[in-house]
Amino acid sequence: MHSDYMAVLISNWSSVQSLPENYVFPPERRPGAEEIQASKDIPIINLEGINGSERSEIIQHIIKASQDFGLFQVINHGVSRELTDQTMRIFQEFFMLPAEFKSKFYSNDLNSSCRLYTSTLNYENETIHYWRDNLTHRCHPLEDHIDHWPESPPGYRIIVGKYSTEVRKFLLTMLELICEGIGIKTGYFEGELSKTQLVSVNHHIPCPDPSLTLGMPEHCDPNLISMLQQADVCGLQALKDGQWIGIEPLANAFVVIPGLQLRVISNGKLASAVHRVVTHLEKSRTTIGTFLTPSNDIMIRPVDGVLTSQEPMYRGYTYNEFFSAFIGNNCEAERALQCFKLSTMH
Ligand SMILES: O=C(O)CCC(=O)C(=O)O
Ligand SMILES: [Fe+2]
Repeated sequence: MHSDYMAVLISNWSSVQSLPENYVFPPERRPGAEEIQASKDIPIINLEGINGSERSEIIQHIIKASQDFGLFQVINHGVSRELTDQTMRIFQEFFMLPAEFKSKFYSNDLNSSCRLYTSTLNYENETIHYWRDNLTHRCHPLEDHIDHWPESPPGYRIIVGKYSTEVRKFLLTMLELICEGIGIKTGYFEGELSKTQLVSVNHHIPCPDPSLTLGMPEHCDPNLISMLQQADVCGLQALKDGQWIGIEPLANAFVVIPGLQLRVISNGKLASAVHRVVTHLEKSRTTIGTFLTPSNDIMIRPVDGVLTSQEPMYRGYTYNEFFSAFIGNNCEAERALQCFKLSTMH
């Protein structure tokens, strides 16, 4: 029977009066009771005029936002409101399906084609858990993966398939604009560098005490690039100049986070925000993440176009090699990158 291990998923809990002890962080890791307001400073990129006379101004805005914040919001991104709303509804309904149905997908194996799990993939060994469930599966090429996806709620495969295709186009456009902005040749990120596409959906039920726990630890995304569609509940925070700032859940905006691979390929020109998720007292929160990552065996290194006046800061490595270092260093970006840093003194 699946009933035991399914009990660990918070989306299967019916009512929670107080925070279970194994979700309470030690005092120094708690987010605390102080409310962090959504920041008005987070750059909002409007892609509306991207094919007109404002193109180079918009591109400069993207590069500056990536340098200053390592994260930004994008409006007029080209994916219809109808499709983003439908997709959000499908995922919200997925987490509300009966435990028996969801149990088919429960897995802590990084290689499983479609995995539903809670907290982190390391649930068995961690002493304190994060307040989240997650559903992750591959999306590209669609025909290679769609048969492993859930068939419920009705329309899941059609809608998520359409969404994945549209979001992929959007992310490849962002990568093209970044190429243009930092002087990398067009099409550099096409093919193996952006081949793997994952959808990663986070779901948090209302939390009895958001001051004591986290929905996700502070981390950098190891990907090439990430995009998040938030519903209307706050929770995502980014570290800026040593302070946590809230990322407002704007209707119809995508949050874009340049991943650590973009930091390396741009030779440190682009930053990748440190971010975390806090929980909400009254509301459930669902966020749809889409990640593009390089294929496992492809070499990654600072690209020639950005090196004209600069020595490379990192040696070449395969994504596989990087990912192992990242996981092995507790997902701490600076420590993982240390393994690949070159001395710039000659
Ligand atoms: O749920 C969120 O808002 C953030 C998710 C995230 O950072 C991630 O999945 O890497
Ligand atoms: Fe993230």
